Formats: sequence, C-alpha cells, structure tokens
Amino acid sequence: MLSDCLLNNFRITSQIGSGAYGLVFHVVEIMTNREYAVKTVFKSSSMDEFYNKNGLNNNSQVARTTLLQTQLYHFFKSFQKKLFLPSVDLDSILQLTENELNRLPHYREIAFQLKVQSHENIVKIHQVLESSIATFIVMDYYDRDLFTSIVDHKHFINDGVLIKKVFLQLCSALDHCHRLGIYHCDIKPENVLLDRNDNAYLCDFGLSTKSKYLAPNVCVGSSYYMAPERILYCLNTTTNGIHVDECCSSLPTDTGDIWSLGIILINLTCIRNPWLKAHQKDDNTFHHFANNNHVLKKILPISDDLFTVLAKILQLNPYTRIDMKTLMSEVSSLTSFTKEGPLSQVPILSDEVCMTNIIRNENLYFEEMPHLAVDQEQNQEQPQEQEEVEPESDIPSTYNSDGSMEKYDYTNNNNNNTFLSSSMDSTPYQSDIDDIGASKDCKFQQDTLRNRLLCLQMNISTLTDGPNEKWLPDY
Ligand SMILES: Nc1ncnc2c1ncn2[C@@H]1O[C@H](COP(=O)(O)OP(=O)(O)OP(=O)(O)O)[C@@H](O)[C@H]1O
Repeated sequence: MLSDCLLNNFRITSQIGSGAYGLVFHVVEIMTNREYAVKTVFKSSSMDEFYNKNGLNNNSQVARTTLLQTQLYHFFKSFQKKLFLPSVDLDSILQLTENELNRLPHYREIAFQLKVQSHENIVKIHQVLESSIATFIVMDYYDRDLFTSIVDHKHFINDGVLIKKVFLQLCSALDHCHRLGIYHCDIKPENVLLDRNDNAYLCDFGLSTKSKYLAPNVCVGSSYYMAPERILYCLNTTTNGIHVDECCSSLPTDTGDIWSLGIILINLTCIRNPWLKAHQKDDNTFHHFANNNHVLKKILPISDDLFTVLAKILQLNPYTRIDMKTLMSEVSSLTSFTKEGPLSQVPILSDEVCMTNIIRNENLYFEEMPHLAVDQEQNQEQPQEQEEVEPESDIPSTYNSDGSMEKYDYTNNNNNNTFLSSSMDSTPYQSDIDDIGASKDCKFQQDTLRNRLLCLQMNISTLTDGPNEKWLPDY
C-alpha cells in the first residue's frame, strides 16, 4: 500500500514486519541503492485521536496493523506520497532524562538501542525522523530473522558450529547490554536478525528497561521465553535455600534474559519450545519440569551434555542461574547437543576461533577463558561421565492429541499415561516495567502465528514419533 512512497531520500518498497506499536518497512536509499529497515512507531496521542475519530477500538492486533497502515497511507497521501521530515540528532536522544523519556515514551526504545548499538551484534540505528503522527527509525536491514531461519529454513539442523556461533554472538550482545545497564526483556528468535554470513543482530528494544531489579510477577516479554518469576513467582525457599524476604520484593532483571537464552538454545538445537509458559499452575509440562528438571531429557532429544548446561540456565531461582560468562564458556565447550543425528557431535570452539570468528567484539572476555583453546581431536574422545537419573513415574512419556495444536496440556489418566490435549490461548505478555513498582497487570498481546508454528512443530514430531525414539522426521 505504501510502496513507492518517498521518505526523505528513502523509497519505501514493502512492509516487512508489524508489532504492537508500529510497522517496519524495507526501504532503499535512492542515491546509493543501499537497503535499510524503517520502523515506524506511532505516537500514542495520534493513535488515540485516530481511534476516537473513527469510533474504533484498538484491541485486535490485525485491526491495529490495518489501522496503522491506513493512517500512514493517508498521511503520505496528504503530502503527495513524498514526506520530507526533520531528523533528530542522535546524541540529543542519548541525553534525554528520565522525565523527558516519560513524556516521550516511544523515545525510550530508541535511546536504549543507541546506548548499546556500538556492539557488532546489535542492529544499528542511523537516523530518527520525526513527524506529527509517528517517529521513523532508520536501521540496518537484514533479510532473515532467527525464527524463520530455524523453523522455515531448518538452517541449523546439521551445523553445531553455526548454532554455537549465533548463540555466542547473541550472548555477547546481551552481555554488552547488561554491562551498560540495559536489560532487553524480550529475547526471542523473532528479535534476532541474521546477515548473509549468519552473523546475529539483536533488535527490538521496545520492552527493554534500565531497572536492575523488577518486582516478581511483572509480566514482560513473550510467554514462551519469559522466566518463571515474571509469570508466577512461587519459589520454594526450603529447597532453594533463599529467604523469601530477601528476594521477594525485587528480582534481578538480567537473569530473566539468561532464561530466555536457554529457551533459544533449545529452539536452535531441537526446533521446539519446551513449554508454552513457565507457569507452574497453567502449564503442566512446566509443572513437571519444576518438580524434576530431568523431564527435559524425556521431552527433548538433548544430549546429557546439553542437559547439564540447560539445567544451569533454567533454574527456577533467578539468583542461582548461570552467569553469562560461564554460560558462554560452557556452550563453547559442548561436544554434543543431541543424542542422535548430526548434532550429536559438535566441535569445541577454541579461544582463537571464538575471538576471531564468533565474538567479533574482541574487548569482551574471551581472553579470560583459556580452557577453550583445546584441540578438536582431543575433544571428540571425552564423553562426559554423567549420572543417569531416571525421571519420576508421573513424568510425561507418551502423548496423544485431539488434533488442534495451539496449546498442549498434560493430564494424567487412570493408567498414569499422559495425554496431549490442546486449547486456544494467546500467550505473549507485555507490561510497562520501568520501575520496580510497575503495574503487575499483564496486557495480553496477540500471539504470533510464527510462534505457534514452533509449538506445532514440537507437537507433530512428538505425536508421530514419541519423544525418545526418533525426534525429527527429517533426520
Ligand atoms: N532492522 C531490521 N531488518 C529487517 N527486519 C526487521 C528489522 N527490524 C525489525 N524487522 C522485522 O520486523 C519485525 C517487527 O519488528 P520489531 O520487533 O522491532 O517491532 P515491534 O513493533 O516491537 O514488534 P513486537 O511488538 O512483535 O515486538 C521483526 O520481527 C522483524 O521481522
């Protein structure tokens, strides 16, 4: 609809994304033919005015997207499809105070991204253009996101080194953000873009925060990837050895991002999500996991090696989760991701490879990881001795379904077999989180079809093959 509109020196060619607050376009710079992405963030005042004028409500995502497109189209049309907008000085955005950001909430995302974008693996903002109805953010363009690459292109199924590369780059980018006091809070494959050489770039800082701590149950992020303390905080103090008083009023934000990385590691290696949300009451798989984390080995084709790392990431207690540095070191050193198939043997990445090929920002801490410089041959012959712990008897091991795939739910029948049933539920959440006392109400965001696909994938293979025999039909 907006194709061939001009925005300063950029020609809009197509829409490439839409989110809760705006639209993303592919554009080409007229003089250089260089491609960029332009994210259009609508001002809430202009949207409210538009909704009121047209007697509309803005609850449905599809309706929202259509309205945003229509509003933008009329805006361009009123200027003969050629908009010439002033650009905002990027340094001045970085100087905005907390009070100013409160008055200009859509600039918070821009300010946070500008603050961290010096890292090689973070999408760069080049210009910010201001209009009466929306702000246009001109960024580097990448034609694939990690979700499409994992699910549609099956790009990672044979390549353990590639998995390590993308994962470690993502860790490195996130670590950089954390060191600068920015917590992303929406780590998911859709928010990681890939270039032609499979380098990863973190984007979408729309939910990021500077709050080092958040109150428990502040829902922020997307449900599959959200840490349990963001959904339902019910840490058992006796088993985790932490006093409720000590950790109940606020919990660290950075370890929430680490949890999401764990789910991404599962996505990359298994093309599956382990559960719909880390909610002990609403999600039976997660409930089983919370009782005994070895359930992961039942429902996923993971190796003992990978299980050991995942168990350190997916700690219910945010204080005992693995730190970024150790996580990167352990993932680099993994010798297998899965029990069978092409990912059952993966090379250890040496220090040098990590420095030169993976973590392109050499100031990061890989020089502190001397043990990574191990020969590959040496690595192959060292299967880690792992104590095999049998899952408890009520852990799901067989599955059934009523055919619809939106949501899975384990229900024990009399024979203690576990059935897979489904129900409709849209799960990603967002809430305003910029201080610890922020609202605990969850605003529900429409689930994306693409995220559902990932679950669908899991259910189909689980149904057809059973989790322990053959885990991916393609293999
Ligand atoms: N720089 C970019 N290059 C290519 N595609 C991009 C770029 N930035 C965003 N996109 C695409 O647009 C989609 C939406 O972008 P983004 O997540 O930033 O918007 P959003 O409004 O915050 O969305 P959501 O509400 O889903 O988080 C992304 O998932 C991605 O597919």
